[in-house]
Amino acid sequence: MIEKNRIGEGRRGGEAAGGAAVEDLRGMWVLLRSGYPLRILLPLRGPWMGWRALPRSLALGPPRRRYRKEALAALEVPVLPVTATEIRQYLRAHGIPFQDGHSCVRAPSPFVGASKLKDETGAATSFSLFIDKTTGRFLCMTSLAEGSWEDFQASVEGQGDGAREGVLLSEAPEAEDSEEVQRIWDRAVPLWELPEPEEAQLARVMFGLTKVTDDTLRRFGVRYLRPARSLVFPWFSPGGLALRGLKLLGAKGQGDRVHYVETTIPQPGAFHNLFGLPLISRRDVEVVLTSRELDSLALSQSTGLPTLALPRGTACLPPALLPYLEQFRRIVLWLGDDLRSWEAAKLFARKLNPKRCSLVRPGDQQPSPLEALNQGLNLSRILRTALPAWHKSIVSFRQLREEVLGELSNVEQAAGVRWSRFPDLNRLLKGHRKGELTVFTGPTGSGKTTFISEYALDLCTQGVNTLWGSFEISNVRLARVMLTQFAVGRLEEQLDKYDEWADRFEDLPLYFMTFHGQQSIRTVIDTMQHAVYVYDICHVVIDNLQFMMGHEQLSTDRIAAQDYIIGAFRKFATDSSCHVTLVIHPRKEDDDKELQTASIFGSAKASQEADNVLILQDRRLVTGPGKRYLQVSKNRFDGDVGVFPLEFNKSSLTFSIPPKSKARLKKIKDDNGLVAKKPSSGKKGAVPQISETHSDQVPNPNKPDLSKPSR
Ligand SMILES: Nc1ncnc2c1ncn2[C@@H]1O[C@H](COP(=O)(O)OP(=O)(O)OP(=O)(O)O)[C@@H](O)[C@H]1O
Repeated sequence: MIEKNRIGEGRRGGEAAGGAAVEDLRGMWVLLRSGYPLRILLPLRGPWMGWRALPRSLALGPPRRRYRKEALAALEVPVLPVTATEIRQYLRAHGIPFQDGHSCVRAPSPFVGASKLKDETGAATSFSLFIDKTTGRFLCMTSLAEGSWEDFQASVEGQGDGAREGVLLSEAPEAEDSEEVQRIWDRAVPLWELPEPEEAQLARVMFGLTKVTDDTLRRFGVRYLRPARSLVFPWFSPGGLALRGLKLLGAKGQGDRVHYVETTIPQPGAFHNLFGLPLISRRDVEVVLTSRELDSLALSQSTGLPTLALPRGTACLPPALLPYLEQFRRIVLWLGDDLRSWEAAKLFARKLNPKRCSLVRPGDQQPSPLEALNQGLNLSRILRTALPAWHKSIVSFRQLREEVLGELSNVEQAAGVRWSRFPDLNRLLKGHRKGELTVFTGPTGSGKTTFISEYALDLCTQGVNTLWGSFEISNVRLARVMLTQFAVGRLEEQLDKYDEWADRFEDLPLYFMTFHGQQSIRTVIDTMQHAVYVYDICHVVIDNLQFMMGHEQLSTDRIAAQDYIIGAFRKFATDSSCHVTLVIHPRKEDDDKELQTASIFGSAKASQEADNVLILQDRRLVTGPGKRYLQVSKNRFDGDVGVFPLEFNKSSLTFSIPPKSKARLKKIKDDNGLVAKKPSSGKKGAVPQISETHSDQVPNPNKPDLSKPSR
């Protein structure tokens, strides 16, 4: 298990690109409208909402933190991401030569001085500008200038000083980070230089490095920091000259398991980096991507192939790294030994262009590279079994059989991420899976938003990258509800704890669309697609569908409009391998009637297309204030449906069952809308086809585990 610590903040600053409709928590409070194509946002510490944008001239002082943030063209009119065709057309129209690459378009960089352009290696230097085909974001590999598509256009058209802006913002990490990086690097020593041989041996055992040679460690520049008992992995700038960042990997023994803790300096968003870059030659056309530095060491040693480790493992592949991978005609992804790694590999292959990617499937005989080395397996042979990521629309069972076996032998993981606050949901739905569509409904004002906020937060704290589309309530209000649920208590009464919770909250992989009110489904889906590409989003929450209805041309026929929208979300979920949770209002029902699947507004399309249907019930069954029931009335994964009580806690705004209450889960055999009138007893009023199981598992209002050290 790897826990990630992050030194510093501002992790995602600067990652946003053309999809101006997505923001992370920092961007939520601040929108700087200056004439500059790139902006610096400074958070000013203070009470909630106390973040302000500073004029650029003032922003260059010595702030505690500095963020880069994309220009938001307008808060509610998002800029649509540029397409590859538009990029090509633009370059042609301006007489700029270009080469079409795998995920980027390469062109001569306007950010390199003419003298540099003429020098040495011709095309490699002169075509040093990489423009991401999906976002339009550019990176000049020679000057390290970077920016958005609009910045590039501005510099081509001679408006503003796009080049300098870019250079300024892509400069090396802040001074304090650089000093820290250098200080740690200087104190760290190669393992073989440790004074006590026992200490070196212990470190090798803890990190599983007994079979990794000193020569391998030397080539990759791995050191050991004695006071922190951590390995230190360096990140060098392209060209391998300057030390730009470090990852520290600590190991603690826990029984017979080892618990790893990662710390990165600077924070991962400030400098996108690949471990192993200096060892890559310009002529290399094949590379193996791993999710851990240790795996890259093992691979390089036993196969001699070029290998790179992703900075944030299977969590994401930031598009900013794509230019560094453009030179490879073949990329093998060997990310780990579990289903999550497999899912991540498939997702990353889409970004890299699946036609050049092959994936190593996790399995008994195919563990992670380091484990394979330690088990004496032949890593080259495993690499030869890698499956092409690309296949046509028609597949035979032969191509699927390994995938089916993978699911059968990893039943737990195939069931998805389990909720930590809602054990009864796990018992019914088994987990939260990618590529599914969940439809959620409940009476007006029953607490749908409040519940779905906690349900999504729970998953997000477990590393499910989440995008919220809250069209009804503002992002600030939603974030306030979420933060209260995260802290499991009212922060109004403990403002001194605010910063501590907000810091931890900021570290969640959580993003918000900036839409409010009616939106067109096309714009929303474009934004979702963009977020999947840029932030590797795995869960999108849409609250609620009615906000896309008014916008459609089809609005004369509301039912047809809704069906169309549901179809679009269904397709997105499947195509993007992303879970979509869609809140839909119910049709008007009699007040004393239970809601059923058929109560969802519109035709039967919503429940037909959905993999899961959840209903927040607050009629009849109400036995006390705040009490609600959650009914799972459709579950395509394994058919288990049922109902369980939710106890609302007004101060923490949580629905997770309080520790003392005995949760009762009722499984229902079929979906005819019948639920028990008195779930507490199984005595009078219970419906015969309900079988009752008692849960003695006490839910855990989880303390989020994405801990972060204070600086
Ligand atoms: N079980 C509950 N008991 C009492 N109050 C609740 C309960 N659940 C939520 N609330 C409160 O009710 C208010 C409305 O909740 P929420 O916005 O989540 O409802 P909703 O179903 O999403 O509403 P709408 O139908 O307008 O979309 C909030 O102030 C919330 O804190």
